[in-house]
Amino acid sequence: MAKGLLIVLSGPSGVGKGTVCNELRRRLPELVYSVSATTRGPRLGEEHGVNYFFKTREQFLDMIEHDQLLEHAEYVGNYYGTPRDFVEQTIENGKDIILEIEVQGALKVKEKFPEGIFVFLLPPSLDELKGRIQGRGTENQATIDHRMSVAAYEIGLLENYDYAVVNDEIDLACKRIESIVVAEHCKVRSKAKELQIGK
Ligand SMILES: Nc1nc2c(ncn2[C@@H]2O[C@H](COP(=O)(O)OP(=O)(O)O)[C@@H](O)[C@H]2O)c(=O)[nH]1
Ligand SMILES: Nc1ncnc2c1ncn2[C@@H]1O[C@H](COP(=O)(O)OP(=O)(O)O)[C@@H](O)[C@H]1O
Repeated sequence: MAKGLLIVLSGPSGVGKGTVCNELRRRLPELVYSVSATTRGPRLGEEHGVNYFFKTREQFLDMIEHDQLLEHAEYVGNYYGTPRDFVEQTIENGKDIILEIEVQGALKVKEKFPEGIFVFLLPPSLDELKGRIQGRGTENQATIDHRMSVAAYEIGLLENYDYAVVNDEIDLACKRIESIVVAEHCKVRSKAKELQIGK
């Protein structure tokens, strides 16, 4: 059986990663989502095991020690990491999986899975980005400022990604990502494995 695609989606805070992923869940029901572990506290409406596995710092460090994370990174004072087994099993089972993770983690995944598809979600402008984080109303001003300063660094790493998708309108951004998934499945490399032809 051909392996599934590993898709990494990154982008600055407030660009719309969560919103786009929710919409993609509806449009691409076959696509599997990796649920990350984090030491960040839950926001209103976020559920353990659905949005994140919410962990204490000790529990998180224990996961690192037992090699349970494919990658992890510190972002604006909290740890975030991708549970390894779920990702590896999903790909082995021939299903596509999407990891919504920040840039340092994405670069580590690229070292381990160079065949992964790396997609960066861009805002139409930095002003619009700031407006979206503020509009979401989940962070205080100091955290917003911190996240905006990280955004410039993150966008500077764009050239490590395969695709840049502007999230001007949710519908268009989702269509672009859907097109990427379709195109990647049509690559000769993938097709040959799927059909068990060629080398
Ligand atoms: N490296 C890494 N980053 C993650 C992981 N899960 C989430 N992130 C990223 O951590 C950052 C902060 O996430 P979050 O606190 O939910 O804030 P939001 O992106 O503003 O909604 C975002 O860039 C996420 O993509 C993970 O497992 N590993
Ligand atoms: N294309 C878009 N146009 C306008 N607002 C958007 C768009 N995409 C997302 N948003 C809004 O921007 C805010 C941040 O989106 P969110 O998905 O939480 O971002 P992220 O997960 O990247 O931090 C939310 O209030 C969301 O409704």
